[in-house]
Order: sequence, then C-alpha cells, then structure tokens
Amino acid sequence: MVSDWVLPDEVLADAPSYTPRPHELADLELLLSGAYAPLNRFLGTEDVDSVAAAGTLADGTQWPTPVTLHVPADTVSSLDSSSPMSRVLVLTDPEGVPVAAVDAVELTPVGDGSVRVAGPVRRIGEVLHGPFRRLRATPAATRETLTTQRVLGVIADRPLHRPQLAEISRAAHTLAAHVLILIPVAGLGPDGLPPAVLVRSIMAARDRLPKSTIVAVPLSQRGDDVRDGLLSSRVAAAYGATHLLSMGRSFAAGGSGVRIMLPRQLCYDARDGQWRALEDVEPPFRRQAMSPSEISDMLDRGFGLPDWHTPPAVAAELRRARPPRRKRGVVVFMTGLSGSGKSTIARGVYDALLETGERTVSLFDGDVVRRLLSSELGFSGTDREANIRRIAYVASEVAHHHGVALCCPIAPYAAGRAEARRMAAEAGADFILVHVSTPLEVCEERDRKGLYAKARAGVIESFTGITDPYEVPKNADLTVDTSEIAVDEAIGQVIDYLVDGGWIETVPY
Ligand SMILES: Nc1ncnc2c1ncn2[C@@H]1O[C@H](COP(=O)(O)OS(=O)(=O)O)[C@@H](OP(=O)(O)O)[C@H]1O
Ligand SMILES: Nc1ncnc2c1ncn2[C@@H]1O[C@H](COP(=O)(O)OP(=O)(O)O)[C@@H](O)[C@H]1O
Repeated sequence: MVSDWVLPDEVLADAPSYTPRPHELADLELLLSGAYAPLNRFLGTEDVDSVAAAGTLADGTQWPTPVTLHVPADTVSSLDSSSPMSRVLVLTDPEGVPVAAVDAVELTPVGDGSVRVAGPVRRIGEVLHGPFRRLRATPAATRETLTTQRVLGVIADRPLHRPQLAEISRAAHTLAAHVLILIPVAGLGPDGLPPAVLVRSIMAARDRLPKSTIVAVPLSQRGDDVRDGLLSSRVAAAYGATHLLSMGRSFAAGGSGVRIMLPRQLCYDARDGQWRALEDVEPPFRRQAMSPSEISDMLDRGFGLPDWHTPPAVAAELRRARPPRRKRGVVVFMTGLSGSGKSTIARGVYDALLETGERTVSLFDGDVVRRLLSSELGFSGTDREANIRRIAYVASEVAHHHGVALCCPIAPYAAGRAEARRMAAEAGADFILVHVSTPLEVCEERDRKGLYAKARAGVIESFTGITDPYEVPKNADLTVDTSEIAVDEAIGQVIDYLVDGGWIETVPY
C-alpha cells in the first residue's frame, strides 16, 4: 500500500515541513489509510494529464480525479527531486504535528508561486484528535468486520429521514446485504452541515437502520458530480461495499467493481404509515418526501420536523444544530469602498440591537480591528487577506455561540469574502453579505478622512478604488447605496433584512 522507501531520522529532522490545505489533508488521510488503493501517492504531471484526458492514471488504471499537493515554492526550495535523501517533505496537521512524509520524486512549478509535489506518502505520526475519531476505521479494519457476501454501501452526506431509511431497508432486504454507511467528514455537506452535526444526526437514526456498520471517511466534494461520484464508488469499494445505493446523487462504478443500485421514489402512505413506491399509493393518501430546502426552511422558522417524515431523535439533532434563525448566530458582513457608509450603518444596527436587547451583538469596527486585531498589517494584498481572515475568524466564533457579529471592513477581494462565508458556515452560523455600493465619486466627494485626496496625490499607495482594486460582489445578499438615502434609511434596510429573514423579531424604533 504505502511505499517502502527508507527514511533515516536525520533526513526527517532536516526536511522542510508543510501543513496542507484541508482538502489535501483529507486526500492524505485517504492515501495513508488505503481508501484510495491502489493509489499511494500524490500525482505528478504524467498522471494528472492522463486523468484529465482519459480518466485513468498513466499506467491505465481507472482514476477519476487528480489527487495533488500544491506547496508554496519557498517551502520546497531546498528539495532536490533527483536525490532520495534530499527530497523528503514532512506534512503536518493544522496544529503542526507531523503526520506523513512525501518522497518528492517530482517538483513542478504550477504558477501562483506554488509547486506541485508528487510522490509516495508514508505515515510518520497518528492524527489523534477530532470528533468521532473512533468512527474512522481503516478500509482494511472495516472489511475484516464484514462477513456477508453482499455489502450495500451508502454515502450518507445528508441526514437520514424516514424516506431514506425506508430506501436503505428496502435495498438491503432485496439484496440480503449488510449495510455500510460511509459518512463524508472532510468538510461541509451539501446541506451545509458541519461534519460533527452530520455524524450525530446519522447516529441518531442508527436504531432505525438494518444491521449496519458506520464509518466516517474524510471524503470531500470537488464540485464535479460525475468525478465525485466515481471517486465515492472507489472509496466505498475499498471499504468493502459490493453495491452502492445512489441516494440523491448519481454514482457510477468507474472501474471500482461496485454495482450501483438506483433508488425507487418512495412516498408515505397515510393509511398505514408505511413508505411505499409512489405508484403503489393512491394519490389522496400520498405524502411526498420533503426536499432538503423544505427541511431547512422549516428549521429556520422554528417548526418541528413532523414525525411521519423524520424520527424524533434525528429531528432533535437537526433542531439543535440549526436552531430557528431568531436564535442562530449570524455574521453580517458589510463590504464597500472607504467612505461608503459601512461603519455608520453597522453602528446604527448595533445600537438598534442593543436597544431591543433581543440578541447579543458584537461590532467589529474598522478602526478598532486595525488597532487591536491587525495592528501590524498594512494594505498589501496579503495583509488585507490576513486582516479579513482574522475578522472572519473572530466573527465566526461569536456567531458560533449564537451571537450577531457585525463586521465592516472594505474586504475588497471576492476570495476573502468567500472564505469569510465558509468560516461562518463551518461555525454553524449564517452569513449575510451586505454590499454598501455607494459609488466611488460619492465616497471621494465625502472624503471624511482626506485619504482620497492623498491617494490622488500619490501620498498614499494602493488605495482601494483609486490605485488598488475593489472586486464588486456578485453574490451580495443585500445591496445598500447610501448616495441618495438618509443614514436612518440605510440602517433601516439592514434591519428590515434581518427582520424579514427571521434573525430578529422585535422591530427596533
Ligand atoms: N491604502 C488604503 N486602502 C484602503 N483603505 C485605507 C488605506 N490606507 C488606509 N486606509 C484606511 O483603512 C480603512 C480600511 O481598512 P480595512 O481594514 O477595512 O481594509 S481591508 O478590508 O483590509 O482592505 C479605511 O477606512 P474606512 O474608511 O473605514 O473604510 C481607510 O480609512
Ligand atoms: N445613507 C447613509 N448611510 C451611511 N452613511 C452616510 C449616508 N449618507 C451620508 N453618509 C455619510 O457618509 C460617511 C460614511 O463614512 P463611514 O461610515 O465611516 O464609511 P466607511 O465605514 O464605509 O468608510 C459618514 O460621514 C456618513 O455620515
């Protein structure tokens, strides 16, 4: 499985180290555990090209997705891919603990200052923490426990409500198969549920599953349904699945050897409370399964999920993870040019929420952030990114604990705003992007701090809107242009949005 290259301690001690990005760490764990067998390495140029062109590795093995590792060029500048003792890269977990070493047989610059590091990986330490680690059995250990001839794999990337439970029972019964539930835990699921919540909700349905083995797998979605489906099939096969139930997503066997089971559309039969094939229930007695968005909507509004659709224990987990919006944490993230009105609006919203007392609220005002959180940072692209990441991190923590976090940095880059949105989602909170879209001419006309004049005169460099870019958001949840409205009206637009969406109930005066 893993290669047997020799790794003397002194080589390891001198090797550079790097913490891969989350999806690369997930790939690493799958490589090390044997879930990606026969793959035991990060791919190099020949394999990457072959996967893209033909869906196979260079040696002809079917393989759907490029499993690659990109590392900043500086980190690997001392490596020499032609010398076995000088090409070891140590990979660490986010806390800096070494978990693996790569024998970097190929180092390929890929632009943006990164190098693709390709080569076999070897485990040098255990990842010991993380919720539900006990469910992370290796493929080999899992296969050992599976004694039936047929094993029905289920990729449970969403909670299991009664229709899904009925589908699994029906398929397991038809095949006389043991059930193998694989829970992807490498990131947010398709419903935006953090992994620990997804696992808890599946465990809450355990009693209603036929005889099952439950395993948490660091499988992540890469955004290409077909290739993701193929990879899932391969991983399911590695864990011992002979069949895979295609629930909600399309899977294909893709050389994995598993057989894909297509589900039948089931509906609830109001006469006796059974879930049956749609065509077997007369229309007056049929109740269709709820869609994920209907379920989210009910939770957002604080309605319980009905017993006919969701086992009470599952409903309780989901209610806890996704409380009604009036109780859920939210990051209100205002972005816009300097002088557009972000701080003025944020302060107004803050005061209004203090007045109603309904929510705990924190304001991360620009000046305060720059003084306390980001005092050493300037306005280069990298510094601005770091500034936004810090604000997003602290705001997400506030929202994780069910508070309202108001942020008002310029946040000129779409990537930083997207990261802030993702961090809030991972904290189980909502994220509202408010674009304060006041045009540059108006901001410059206001020039409250005289900075635009200085920027025009070349006294200040890299000034947003003048000599530094502002990427206009394409995904703002609310847009407020303050050029032709009064301050109170601008504040009112944000408050109305919060009231209409259910994040606050009391309308402040
Ligand atoms: N070069 C340059 N570009 C933009 N802005 C500058 C610059 N230098 C100083 N300032 C002042 O700093 C405030 C912006 O800080 P932010 O933390 O919001 O910026 S960023 O989000 O990190 O881009 C911004 O304050 P606001 O007017 O409150 O937005 C400016 O007054
Ligand atoms: N409708 C409005 N909403 C917000 N600010 C407004 C509005 N109309 C005029 N202004 C003025 O514009 C300026 C905006 O400054 P500020 O809130 O500090 O902007 P930013 O935080 O985006 O740099 C303030 O002087 C404010 O009084």
